[in-house]
Amino acid sequence: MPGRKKNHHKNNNNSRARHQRGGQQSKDKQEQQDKEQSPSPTEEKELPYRVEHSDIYGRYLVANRQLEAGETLIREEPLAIGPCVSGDPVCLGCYHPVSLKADQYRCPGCAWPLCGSTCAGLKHRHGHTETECQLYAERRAVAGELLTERAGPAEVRDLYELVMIVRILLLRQHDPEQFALIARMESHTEERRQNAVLWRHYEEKVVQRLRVTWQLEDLEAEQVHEVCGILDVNCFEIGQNGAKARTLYPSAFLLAHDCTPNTAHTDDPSSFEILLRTSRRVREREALTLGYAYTLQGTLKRRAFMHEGKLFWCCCRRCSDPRELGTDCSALVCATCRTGSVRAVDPLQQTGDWACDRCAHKMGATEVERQLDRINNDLEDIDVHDIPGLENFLLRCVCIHGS
Ligand SMILES: C[S@@+](CC[C@H](N)C(=O)[O-])C[C@H]1O[C@@H](n2cnc3c(N)ncnc32)[C@H](O)[C@@H]1O
Repeated sequence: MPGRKKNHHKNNNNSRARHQRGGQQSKDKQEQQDKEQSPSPTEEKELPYRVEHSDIYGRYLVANRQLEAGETLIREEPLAIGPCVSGDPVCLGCYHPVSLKADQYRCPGCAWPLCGSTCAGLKHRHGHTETECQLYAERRAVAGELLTERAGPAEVRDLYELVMIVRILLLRQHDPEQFALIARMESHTEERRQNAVLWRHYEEKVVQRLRVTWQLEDLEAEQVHEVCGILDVNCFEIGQNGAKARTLYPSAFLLAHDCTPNTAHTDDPSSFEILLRTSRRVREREALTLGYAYTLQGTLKRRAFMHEGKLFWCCCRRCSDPRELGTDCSALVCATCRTGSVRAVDPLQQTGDWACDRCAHKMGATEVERQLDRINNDLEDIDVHDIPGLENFLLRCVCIHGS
């Protein structure tokens, strides 16, 4: 989901407190918008779900009736779409990779790289629009012209990060109704403001760049931060056949997270429509949930990912169970006795101890995290097509994770 694929529970005091602090302003905004945007009672009866509200999740969807596995819940086009935040350049029309070499086709108007003059996304609302092109054309020197072979991954990333933010801010001017649907989404701005590193990143790389370098002085800093928060909290990462994009959808954003979700989604590569279906039978009144994080990651990493990007500590049944509902996804082979398994004593204590079930060996969460990062870095260094390399990696992992 929302997030890289870049989001309920035994009570966790931190999470509950944060949602309540998350502020009266945020709650008022939600209540007001709930009234304006909610389907009428007749419409709601026809839908397989309805919107509810809780102090922990905010707004979320629940099943209106028992739903069978594979039932379609939502099919909708994006309200906004743009490139993912990455150092790899993509076509602004179709989000397929492009190069920054001199012979790469570029938009004659604004000099941003495109896949070609016949790209289906040219002048299309889900691609490179005329309005966007005009804005970039006026700022060729600070954007498109910097995207050359000399640009490092960080520079490329910083420029591509701006694209979707600018697209949403353009909607405010050119399609206020569409913008209003986005503006009702949760941004967690007040909590994000408390995170100095994150706030500085957006202040320097987005707000200042747009206002000073791009001379869009009329943009209010507060509104830009709000849009950045909305994107981080609500966007989906979609794409097929090499294309990768991030998207905001009008209803799908409402699903709450669970680490054993009861829905799954696919996306249409040409319309960027999302198709969200139940992945198992869902009881009437049960919350409809989506996995915001990688379900194959262990609890420590999944929870850290959601806290960082989505601003909540997941306390679902899987996160609360040291054995992750029987998957034992997080267990490590004990480095001391070599026969026992090391697991978090209380997985909802992010910095708590990990202990072996056979001997007295203990590890701190920081050490576990370092080990997991090393494994992840090793994996990322292997080419996805290098089958012997991947098999060797699996054999090395058996010594750490067990079979
Ligand atoms: C994509 S939004 C979902 C819609 C949101 N609840 C709203 O009212 O706009 C993600 C946010 O919902 C809340 N949320 C979703 N799943 C949650 C969970 N399992 N536990 C706590 N909060 C959750 C968090 O505030 C998170 O940042």
